[in-house]
Amino acid sequence: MKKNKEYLEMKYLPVDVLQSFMQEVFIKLGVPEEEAQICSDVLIASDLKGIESHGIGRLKMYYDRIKAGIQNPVTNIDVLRDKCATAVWDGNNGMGQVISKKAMQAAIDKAEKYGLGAVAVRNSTHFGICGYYAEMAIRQNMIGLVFSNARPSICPTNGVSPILGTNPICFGAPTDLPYPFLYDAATSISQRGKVEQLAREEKETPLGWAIDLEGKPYTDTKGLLIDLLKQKAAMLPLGGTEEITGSHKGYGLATAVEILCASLQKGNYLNGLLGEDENGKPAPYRLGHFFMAINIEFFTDLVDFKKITTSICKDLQNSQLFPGKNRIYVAGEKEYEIEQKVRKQGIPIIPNLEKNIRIIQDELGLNLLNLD
Ligand SMILES: NC(=O)c1ccc[n+]([C@@H]2O[C@H](COP(=O)([O-])OP(=O)(O)OC[C@H]3O[C@@H](n4cnc5c(N)ncnc54)[C@H](O)[C@@H]3O)[C@@H](O)[C@H]2O)c1
Ligand SMILES: O=C(O)C[C@H](O)C(=O)O
Repeated sequence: MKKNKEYLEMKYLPVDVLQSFMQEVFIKLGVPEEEAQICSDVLIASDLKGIESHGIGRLKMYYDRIKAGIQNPVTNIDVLRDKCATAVWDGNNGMGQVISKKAMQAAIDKAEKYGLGAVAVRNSTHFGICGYYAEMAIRQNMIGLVFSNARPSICPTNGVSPILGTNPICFGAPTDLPYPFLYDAATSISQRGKVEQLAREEKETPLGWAIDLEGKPYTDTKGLLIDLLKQKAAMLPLGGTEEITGSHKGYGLATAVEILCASLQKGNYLNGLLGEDENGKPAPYRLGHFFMAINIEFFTDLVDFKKITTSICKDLQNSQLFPGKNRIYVAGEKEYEIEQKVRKQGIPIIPNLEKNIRIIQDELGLNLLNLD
């Protein structure tokens, strides 16, 4: 394989080494061993898919939140309601990944019995990528749906205040292809993790992702991260600022996610997810999630479902190309291909990420990663 300059200069760490490191970090922070494994598993799944915004790049965020006492390393779940196909859980500000893995498993178990299963969660913390949980359902030959609200970031159509989270939507379904159909994305044009990744790469934020409170485009990445925290800048909903480009559709989808993740579970919402108390001091984010599993075999034969879904994907992939483009993808396809590469090549560690890893290693007195 021809190696370009960037490839030669880039440090790569093996997947298993990085996963063990993250697990050790969580254990040192007080997360019980089995649960630390779940947390590191979710993070590494993101890096494997090439989603650099939500993998090892986010370890420092969890580290800081646990150290600040706004996220509990030990997860205690209260079941508030449980009726046939549905349940409502309180995550008591434990580890979002642990709460979410258990909640999705409960939704799958319910779907096994009733055809559909849904679990609404309140008082949770950031759970990483939605796709991890949807894939749990896919592995059981079910459709998986995952939604989460998030700290305020995006403005409504015709507004400038960052009041909605980047509220992701994930829909995953099994196919006969080597990968599932897995749509997993924010309801904003981009998301905060990607802005953080741009900051680590010392790059500008692309035009169209964010605005300031005067509605002007915001492209200075470091300034944007600070102003997002101060609520002086906003990420834009899918469709941007104007109705003509469909801004109201991204805004509507983000609001629907907010309703699924707050109204059903009497949870916090919008500016109630700022991660601050009334005196502006750091406080738990109290996020909400909604997990759903659909048992395909309650509707049709699995073989037929997969055949039709595969045919939908293939027809899309084989449809006529836009001039100058060379390939049409379906959701989930790129991540599958990236994962094959990352497993061989390792996970890229850019200098600003390395700095964060060194801080964590040094502060925890760990000597697991050799970064020299
Ligand atoms: N926990 C949270 O609060 C939170 C909030 C926002 C985002 N996220 C996570 O961040 C991750 C990335 O989100 P994002 O908004 O940056 O996603 P993105 O813009 O990178 O889009 C990713 C999705 O688009 C599909 N895709 C990419 N190119 C495609 C193409 N050409 N044709 C068809 N499909 C294509 C991918 O397969 C994937 O499903 C997701 O995993 C999401 O769950 C989490
Ligand atoms: O950062 C958040 O609070 C939500 C999400 O992970 C994002 O990157 O936008």
